[in-house]
Amino acid sequence: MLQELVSENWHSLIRTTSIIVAAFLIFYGLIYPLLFHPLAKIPGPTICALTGYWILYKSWSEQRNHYVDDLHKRYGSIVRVGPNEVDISDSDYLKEVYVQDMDKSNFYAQFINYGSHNTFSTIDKAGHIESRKASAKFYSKSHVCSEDVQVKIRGVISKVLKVLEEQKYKPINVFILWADMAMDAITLFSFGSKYYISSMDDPFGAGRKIVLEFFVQSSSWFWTTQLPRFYDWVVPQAVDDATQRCCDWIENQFNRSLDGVGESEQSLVNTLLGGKVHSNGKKPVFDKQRAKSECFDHIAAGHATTATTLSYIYFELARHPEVQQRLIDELSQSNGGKHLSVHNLESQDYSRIEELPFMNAVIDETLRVYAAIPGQEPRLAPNTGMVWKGSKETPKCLIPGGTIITMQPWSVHRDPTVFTDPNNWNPDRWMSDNQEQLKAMHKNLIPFSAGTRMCIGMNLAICEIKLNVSSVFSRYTVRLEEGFDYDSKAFFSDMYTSFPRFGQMPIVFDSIETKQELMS
Ligand code: HEM
Repeated sequence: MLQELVSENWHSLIRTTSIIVAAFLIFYGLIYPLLFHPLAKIPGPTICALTGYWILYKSWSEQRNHYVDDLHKRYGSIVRVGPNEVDISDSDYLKEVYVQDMDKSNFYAQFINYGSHNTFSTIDKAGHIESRKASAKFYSKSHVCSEDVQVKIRGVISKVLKVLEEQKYKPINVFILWADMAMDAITLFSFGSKYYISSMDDPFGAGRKIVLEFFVQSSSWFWTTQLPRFYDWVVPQAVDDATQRCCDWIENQFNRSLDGVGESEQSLVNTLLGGKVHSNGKKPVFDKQRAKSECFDHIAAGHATTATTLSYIYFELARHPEVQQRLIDELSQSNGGKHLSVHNLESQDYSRIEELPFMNAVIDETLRVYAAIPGQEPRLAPNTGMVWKGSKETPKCLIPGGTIITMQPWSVHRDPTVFTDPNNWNPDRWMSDNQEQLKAMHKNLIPFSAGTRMCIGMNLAICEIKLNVSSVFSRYTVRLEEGFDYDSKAFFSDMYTSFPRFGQMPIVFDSIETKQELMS
């Protein structure tokens, strides 16, 4: 009798508990996120509101940028991409999200090197400002344009011209060559001319090897940024080995460059460590470990991005001979009506070519369509929240503090209300006379991001790109390699930082002079 009573009560206890647990799960797992969460009014797929793993899956499977862009087409300029995450594609919000400097999300926290943080990985605003101040002048436009720096960059371009002179008529994998070039510039910048190892001295041997090591190292980006707790479980040993070799390569140059601290040549190491002691007696932000981490970060951030931009400039110009010819004509005009000889290895002069309108249109259009960082750039809504002012699809609402807000350049650069036929690479859109249209397009062009955390190396990157393009197209025409399947082997990857997916972009260079001789 007693046993029966206990058993009956036991069953009813289990039944009641199960009902409460199921009701709890249904409410917090389904009803709350879909109907009562403060982000419930923001449109998006149901699965995104229910779990953060869906957008993580899209990221991991290299589809996120396209997927989020498709969501904008369906749901409008704000979409809920996770239970606590929204993406905005409306340049009116750039000021609030990036310029007014919202905190970065934890996405960036693992970009530490040698166990030490750097400017990029610093999450808190105050720490970031202190860190960035140390090298901001070093990367300023006036310093990049100074003769001391220009001599260095022109020297790197001369090395490029030498390689092209030796290799012409054979397909060259320009992704590697431009990565070598940008690596040369940024290591020269970081360590100084006496202490850096030149990747351009052996571009397809040692240069290629180190570029590929960085390529492998960065392949762990998803686990580093989005699921760091699984990193040790899933990232293969080969990636750790490559990372170690990148660290050693930089450490070697860094240690040698310490001898140059206090010398007159300005290098990044010299700037970070040779600076004056603060007048208020405050300890400088950079000790040797942190300076080494900073160098690693600038070198990693500064070479593949520049190489990607240049690779797609060459790809598009090779695909569009008529556009290429207009660029060549503009350059020839700026050279007094002449093309240059391939045996002349002198770089163009930056002050002469910096403002060439058609070349700038080609570069801007490539930065728009192939932004080397097209991905999320996540920030956190401040404690007071952020007001969504309302749009056709989504009423005014408060996005609560702590929500992850992303504004992927991939979509901002493809806003159809600003760019007609947005997926089409068309430099002519930047040659328009319509000033209002141009203003709107420039407002929507954010390949280097915006605000205090925007790219610190922008002036250097733009200078390298313009000197490269102007120097090469004053001497060469380019074409695609016959028979190479660019669609499947050189397509633009879908990641936070993107590049030709398999590291290949073969381009053939022909001398303009020889072509003209053959024609006459
Ligand atoms: C075409 C070439 C480049 C592109 C498209 C590019 C793009 C960007 C973007 C979009 C960001 C912001 C990322 C975010 O907030 O998630 C960034 C940050 C950064 N970039 Fe670049 N970059 C380029 C070249 C370089 C170069 C040459 C350097 C060398 C110094 C560099 C160093 C950095 C650093 C240190 C940051 C972090 C700045 C901070 O947090 O204050 N980048 N870059």
